[in-house]
Amino acid sequence: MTARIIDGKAIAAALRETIATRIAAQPYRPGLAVILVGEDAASTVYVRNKDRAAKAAGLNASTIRLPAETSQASLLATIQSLNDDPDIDGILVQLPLPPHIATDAIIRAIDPAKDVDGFHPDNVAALALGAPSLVPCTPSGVMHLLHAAGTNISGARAVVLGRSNIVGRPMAALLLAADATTTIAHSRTANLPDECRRADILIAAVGRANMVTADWINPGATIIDVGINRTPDGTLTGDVDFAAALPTAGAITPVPGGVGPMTIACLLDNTLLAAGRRRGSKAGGSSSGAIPAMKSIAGTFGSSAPEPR
Ligand SMILES: Nc1nc(=O)c2c([nH]1)NC[C@@H]1CN(c3ccc(C(=O)N[C@@H](CCC(=O)O)C(=O)O)cc3)C=[N+]21
Repeated sequence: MTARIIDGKAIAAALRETIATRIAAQPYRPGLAVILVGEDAASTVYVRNKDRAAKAAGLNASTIRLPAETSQASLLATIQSLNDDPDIDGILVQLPLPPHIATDAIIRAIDPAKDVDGFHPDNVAALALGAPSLVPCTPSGVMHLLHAAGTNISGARAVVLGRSNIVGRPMAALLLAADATTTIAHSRTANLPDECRRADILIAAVGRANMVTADWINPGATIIDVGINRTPDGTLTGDVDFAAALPTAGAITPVPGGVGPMTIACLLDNTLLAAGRRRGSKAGGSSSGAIPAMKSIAGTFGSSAPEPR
């Protein structure tokens, strides 16, 4: 048997189309502001891709580029002005920030209603309580991929490899909400390969190139590879040894072309959701957005965008 390849690029493109259609049906243009502090090479590429995708979908997107020496106070002032700007529905501060800035304080300063990354403690708490509001984009994208791949989540054993605040923890919360029997495995987990081999759904989010090898994989499992590692020769590779996993897995995402494009599509979706709520679109609130991510199992898992009115 050989694994089905889950085409994140195509699935993300379809989601962006749906989002663009919903945006076109709104009486306003949702506004997204992305803040980039400094010139980290990878961040610069990601921010450019986000900006391009946001504009193509019809969002009113802008990127605010600040010098690496920007003070924390000045960044906080920029966030405050975006919080106060009625045309801005979504604010994303690209991470990582330079070391002199306390990331925590920055995330807390973002209006939770505009926190399209879903990193603010209010949004983290909502997800932990099983009543998600704005959900982090990468885990949300993974839920979309599982749905698109036709993977059964309810009652399945899911193992999340990695416990970061931006992927592992929210990922586990979403899987749990979707009724998976969910384990978070990490660097201190005893017998990591054994733990992973029990997984019907394995989400790799550790940031170590090719760490997951063929013998870690439960035959037929769905493998979602969140890792993006640049090898010394400049190529991108995931946390999973893709070629080795292919004969054993049931379905698997490639890197690139798997989770990455979904992260961006979900950012657009969150912005549309935030705009619908802020601007009082009837269908903006609870029925749309990442919330279907949690209901995906039961029914449709479409764009979280508000319905046209
Ligand atoms: N506040 C914040 N929110 C984020 O969501 C955030 C962030 N900071 N900092 C960095 C990470 C990383 N991230 C990616 C988005 C898209 C791709 C993506 O589209 N990747 C393409 C390939 C891109 C390439 O060729 O380099 C792919 O996997 O096919 C990757 C990574 C968002 N992040």
